Amino acid sequence: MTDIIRTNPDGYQEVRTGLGWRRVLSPNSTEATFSLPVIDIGDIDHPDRERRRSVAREICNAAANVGFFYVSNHGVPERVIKSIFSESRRFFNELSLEEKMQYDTEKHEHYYGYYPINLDPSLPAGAKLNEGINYGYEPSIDPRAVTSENNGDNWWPSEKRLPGYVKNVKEYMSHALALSRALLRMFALGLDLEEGSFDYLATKPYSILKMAHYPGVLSGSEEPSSIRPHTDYELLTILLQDDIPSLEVLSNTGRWIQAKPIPGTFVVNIGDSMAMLTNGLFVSTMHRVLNHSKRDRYSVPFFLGANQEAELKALEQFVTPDQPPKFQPMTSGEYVRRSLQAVYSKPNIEIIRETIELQG
Ligand SMILES: O=C(O)CCC(=O)C(=O)O
Ligand SMILES: [Fe+2]
Repeated sequence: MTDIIRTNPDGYQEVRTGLGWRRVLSPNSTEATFSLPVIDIGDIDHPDRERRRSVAREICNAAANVGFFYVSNHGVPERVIKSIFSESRRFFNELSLEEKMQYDTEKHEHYYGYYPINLDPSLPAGAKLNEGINYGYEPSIDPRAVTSENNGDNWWPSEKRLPGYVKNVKEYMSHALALSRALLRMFALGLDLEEGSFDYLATKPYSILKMAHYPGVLSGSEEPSSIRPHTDYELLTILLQDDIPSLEVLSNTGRWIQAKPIPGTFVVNIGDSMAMLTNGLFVSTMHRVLNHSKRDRYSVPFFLGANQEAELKALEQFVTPDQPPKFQPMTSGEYVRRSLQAVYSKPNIEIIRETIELQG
């Protein structure tokens, strides 16, 4: 992994973001971040536009300053949340490794499916010290579907093997999709754009629901289960975590801060695609997981990727003479798939970063 903090030629410290670097703030700066904001989004669908706008402003401030925030009062039923955790436990604990490997992500064009724990540090993106299962967008979970086609097929376990599993996982996906679309509307509103102006990005989203398992003890290793420092590639991520504090976020002061579990909330973070569209106004912030607890940890991120054909190009209102385009435009399909390939399969992530950051 290359550095995540560097000193630039003028002597300033900078932290890496998904695409490029930002100046490290002094701890005395008014914008220095020591904890992640918690935003009550109870008014996200309020009939009064001003009430919605006030939520939207908070969200956009957090997206631009921190890139990470919690949302409370999100409306996803507790039952659905309990159920996704219990399905995740069932998948990882009731299926044998051999059964899980039938769904090997490396055999899937879009890296949907299962990836095992892999202690080999010579892997492209380093050792994988957690296991997970990815499911892509399906019109069957989307009441607003505009197509009957998947982005790629999901490899579901049979009803006989895990009764009720498919229905429950799809129910969670459906809620995560609706909430993430609502957040896109908040981004638009908070940026003083027409509220529906980002809707076109997610009509057939290139999304992934991942259920991840970070074992308390890794057999054959002394290390804690983990995920290496990275940014997410999509527009935004809605993360459900259990009660084990493990997630850490690289703050704008250059320190790792803990995103402690707060019951009844999701953690939301900005991904590279949103940073590209806003020409870096919204920050795609580095984060990592280190599970030192010795207990098994489960988390469920939902990554909202823009439609595959959507162009990730800085929108004109974010490009000015002072702020020329920072990134090489490309389609969401191309950017996300290339990024996933670097994680799940062959090349090296640095190749992607070097091709996409325009030389200043
Ligand atoms: O498990 C978590 O808390 C975060 C996982 C994550 O960052 C990812 O899968 O991209
Ligand atoms: Fe992530």
